[in-house]
Amino acid sequence: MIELDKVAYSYGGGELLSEISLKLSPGSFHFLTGPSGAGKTTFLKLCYGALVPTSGQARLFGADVRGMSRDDIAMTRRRIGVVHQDCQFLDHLSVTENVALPLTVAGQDTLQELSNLRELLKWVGLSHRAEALPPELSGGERQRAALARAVIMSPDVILADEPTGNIDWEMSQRLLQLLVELNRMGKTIMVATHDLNLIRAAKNQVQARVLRIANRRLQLAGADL
Ligand SMILES: Nc1ncnc2c1ncn2[C@@H]1O[C@H](COP(=O)(O)OP(=O)(O)OP(=O)(O)O)[C@@H](O)[C@H]1O
Repeated sequence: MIELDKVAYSYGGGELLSEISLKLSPGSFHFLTGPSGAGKTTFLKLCYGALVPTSGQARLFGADVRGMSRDDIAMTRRRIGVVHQDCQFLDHLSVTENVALPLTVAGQDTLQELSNLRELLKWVGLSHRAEALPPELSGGERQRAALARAVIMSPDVILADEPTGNIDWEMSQRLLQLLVELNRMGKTIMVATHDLNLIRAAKNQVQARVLRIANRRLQLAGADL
């Protein structure tokens, strides 16, 4: 699905990430942790083709990112749903319109898809906020809308960047539950988070591997979490 082989990345200064190798197998659940600035967001961007490795190889569904055209990347991105750290909504569009945006862009906003959209908003508990504008949402509502938008195209993989940042524990648990449900449906999940309590809470619900970025490298975190 997503395969990184000895990947390094630099924004122009020294290397931020080095010797990163990882194979995300279908249906797996990973957490990604590490100090602020360690490169978690950068790592996720390498996983969805928003960045090309400085060296090494990133393969998305078998294709080397380096050889992919913009169109290839766009097609591949339909199979990878991303929950961005800052949600990235268009503030003048309603929740429904924001969540439907990937469908609209792909020209798939058919009646069937729009009825699926209503089901999706219900699933994330946002039916009553369907017509709200993003600035009117609470932190937890924003994150759930961002998750809905990430899954609207039925991706195989969901990459979530700090999906529980700035929300209370109860709502973090709700979000975790949604991610676990998606994993039970067969989706491959990776969640970047600082929140070790969230990782501990997940242990009772899902078999997850915990990865940590430290000193530019990707490591498997120990059982001490
Ligand atoms: N576009 C960019 N150009 C230059 N430097 C960047 C760029 N994006 C990120 N960086 C730098 O790369 C480093 C890693 O950033 P990144 O956002 O990947 O870390 P992170 O682990 O996700 O951090 P956080 O936990 O605080 O979100 C930081 O020092 C950041 O300033």
